[in-house]
Amino acid sequence: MKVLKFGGTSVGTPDNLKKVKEILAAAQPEKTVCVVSAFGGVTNLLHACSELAASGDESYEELTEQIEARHLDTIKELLPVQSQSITFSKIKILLNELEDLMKGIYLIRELSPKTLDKVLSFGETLSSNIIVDYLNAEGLPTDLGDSKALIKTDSTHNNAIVDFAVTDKNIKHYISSAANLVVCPGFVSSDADGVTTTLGRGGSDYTAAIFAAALDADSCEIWTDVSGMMTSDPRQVAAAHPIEKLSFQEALELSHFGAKVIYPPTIQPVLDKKIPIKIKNTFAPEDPGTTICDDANGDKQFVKGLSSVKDIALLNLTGSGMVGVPKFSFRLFKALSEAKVNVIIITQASSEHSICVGIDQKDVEVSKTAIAQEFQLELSLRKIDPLEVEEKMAIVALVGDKMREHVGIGGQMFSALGENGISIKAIAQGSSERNITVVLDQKNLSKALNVLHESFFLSQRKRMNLFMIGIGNVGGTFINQIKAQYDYLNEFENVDLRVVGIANSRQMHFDEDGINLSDWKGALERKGEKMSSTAFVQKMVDANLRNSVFVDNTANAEIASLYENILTKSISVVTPNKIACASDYDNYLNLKSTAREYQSKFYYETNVGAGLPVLTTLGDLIKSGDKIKKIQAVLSGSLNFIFNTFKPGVKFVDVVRQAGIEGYTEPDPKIDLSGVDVMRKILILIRESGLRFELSDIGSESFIPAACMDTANNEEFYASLEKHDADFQKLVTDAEAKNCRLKFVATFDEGKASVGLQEIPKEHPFYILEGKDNIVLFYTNRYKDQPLVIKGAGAGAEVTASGIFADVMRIANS
Ligand SMILES: NC(=O)c1ccc[n+]([C@@H]2O[C@H](COP(=O)([O-])OP(=O)(O)OC[C@H]3O[C@@H](n4cnc5c(N)ncnc54)[C@H](O)[C@@H]3O)[C@@H](O)[C@H]2O)c1
Ligand SMILES: N[C@@H](CCO)C(=O)O
Repeated sequence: MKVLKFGGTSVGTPDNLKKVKEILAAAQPEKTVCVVSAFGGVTNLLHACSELAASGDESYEELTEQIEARHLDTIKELLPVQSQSITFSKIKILLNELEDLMKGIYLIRELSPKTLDKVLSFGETLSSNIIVDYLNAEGLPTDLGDSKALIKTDSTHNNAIVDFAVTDKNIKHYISSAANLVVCPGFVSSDADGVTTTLGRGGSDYTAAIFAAALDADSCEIWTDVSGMMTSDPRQVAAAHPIEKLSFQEALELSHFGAKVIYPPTIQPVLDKKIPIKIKNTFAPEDPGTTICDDANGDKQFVKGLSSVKDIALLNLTGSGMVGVPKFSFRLFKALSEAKVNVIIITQASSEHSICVGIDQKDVEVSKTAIAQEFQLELSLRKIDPLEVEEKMAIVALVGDKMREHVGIGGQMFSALGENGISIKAIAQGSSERNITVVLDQKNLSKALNVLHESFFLSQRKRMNLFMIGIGNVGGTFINQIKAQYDYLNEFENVDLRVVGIANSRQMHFDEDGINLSDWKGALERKGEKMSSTAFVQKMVDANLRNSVFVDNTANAEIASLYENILTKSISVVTPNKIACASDYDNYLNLKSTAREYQSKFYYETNVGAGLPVLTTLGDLIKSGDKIKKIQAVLSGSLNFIFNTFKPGVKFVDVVRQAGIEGYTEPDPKIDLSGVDVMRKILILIRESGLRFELSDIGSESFIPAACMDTANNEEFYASLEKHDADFQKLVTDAEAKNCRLKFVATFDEGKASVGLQEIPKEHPFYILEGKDNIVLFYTNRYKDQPLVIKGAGAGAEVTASGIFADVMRIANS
């Protein structure tokens, strides 16, 4: 025996009714009770029509005609012509009765609760009559059960109280001799005198539950237009998916906080008898749906769902006069209850200095008045402070019976929210630990739900949102790498890496769904707005997307100056740009502590050695207690390339130009050739070793004539290099004469640092450093005799972009 209930949308159109028939046919030969709602929208029409009539507005007649047409058209469309006349006459009789009723309401200008019940009962009575005839015409022998006669209630109208003793007996008796398939109208009932009553909100679900409980059915199926209760509100969380199994308690918790698939009071009869409820989709009957049963804890998922409620206000009552005084909370709740304000959450710290309640925002004014009256005396004596009200809040709750068996769920919830800069205004957790509830700013609701959904549903991909300024050599290559790697990351790393903002020095472009990486240049060209770095940051902050990362691929000081503000917004920063980390020591330190304070990440592995793991290795040494004694390094990819390629007879400037074409030099090659780039890198290594050091503490001997440095742009610089070519030829011939090679070396030893061009002899490990490679030798307490060596390509767009990629993935995996 099973009971199926079809809601208004499921029986909303003739096409939908055909789907209902298929479902009922498939349920045969099992004995089946099918509870139906009024055709979708009809209950609202009946409401509107009776209100118009009661107010003396003749246009009620138009609505009656609409109701009539709706039902007659359905008969025409559903039933074969030869069976239509009997149904027509039955329905016509009912419609005439409804018309008379409306006329009566119009004439006496009155709509009592009793009359309203009578009016509304027509919706289900009409639909069930048509459906029964349709099923019989389709060859499914079906009886029409008279719910009104079977379900007995008291005489409260609009929300009657069921007399279960009589009702259960009536239902058992009737069903025992009825056909295998019985269709019953939902929502309707009658009192002991046979006067029509109705079951209130969620009435048809309630009817189904009453039938299922009376008949000890194997299951009670609620057929609707969604494939079950979802893990979160699908309008907020695109990745929300139906929950396969829930316990009754979990379903009640989720419904309480906004998952509107079932209305809790209606499931009480089946809950008492532990009859499983199945939520199924009429439009996708093959979907498994959700089963709500007594033991739903067989699966491993300990957080079953996230529910949310918007438009909450927090009332905060504080004051020294509250501490240790009994009755304070009693008086607060009494005042609210007398003002008919429903309290949704309550928190009170054990200091008793404050008590905070969450209510529906619409109740704020009446609550303020009630509280002001109740505590008039205490307020005047300043024993309590004026009520604080915070509006536009939202509630988010994690729900799951098994949460209590797992340590750290609250911690995971709070850190996931904290890492995304979402502040929590209030927290509540019942001792059942079935529900952890937080209140937060409504503007963060969607972000919070998505962050928590990603955190607790392991099968879900973590969405990362990248905002990138600088899409030249390195930035452009990084985008291409993301494009090439996108599917792999989705499949194997569970990371959905989207670029949602890009900018060069002229234009910027945003797309919150992710920019099409096959056409990012075209999109920037066609849709780009004028670039402004402050506007870029503002747009990024306003977008308020979870897991946002700002990537600076410029060599620009102004962009580097934005990091602090960005980090305070809990947005992580990844950059190959060395300017910030090589700026004042205090600024460098401040950025690192800001990141810690706001739980954002500040990663800049590519500042030294491009994609080589120089900084992470150094960090590991320091964190594990090692001390850096000495560093010797070749840290400029471009200078190493230049001196490896430059031979007597070749023009120095041509080699420098070539280094630029290969993408090794900085946008301004003087930064490389002057040694500044290397000074910045050794400075960053020293600072990461734990020392306070400034750029001015580093000695530097330039091999570039001062006149070359005194040029206004790259072309003037190249022209000047050409003019001084003889100086560079001499450098290389002198070195070759001594069987040496030229290397631009950075050294840190005994607390002193310097950079400069050196003639390196054959036996030195730097001598064979090829191409654009870098090498770093760390001499430490633990690596005393033989240094720890890191060596490899130290410049180039591909390796640099892959280092940036690795930093972004470290954030994704954190
Ligand atoms: N090329 C390498 O091998 C390498 C290695 C490690 C680190 N880096 C660093 O990577 C960064 C980028 O180098 P690149 O070779 O890609 O340079 P690039 O000149 O090719 O690209 C720089 C990009 O930054 C943009 N830009 C500059 N100023 C800007 C501003 N104010 N607002 C918006 N956009 C701005 C430019 O329009 C361009 O898109 C530099 O900081 C460099 O030090 C490069
Ligand atoms: N211009 C830099 C790029 C890597 O930081 C170099 O030549 O090493």
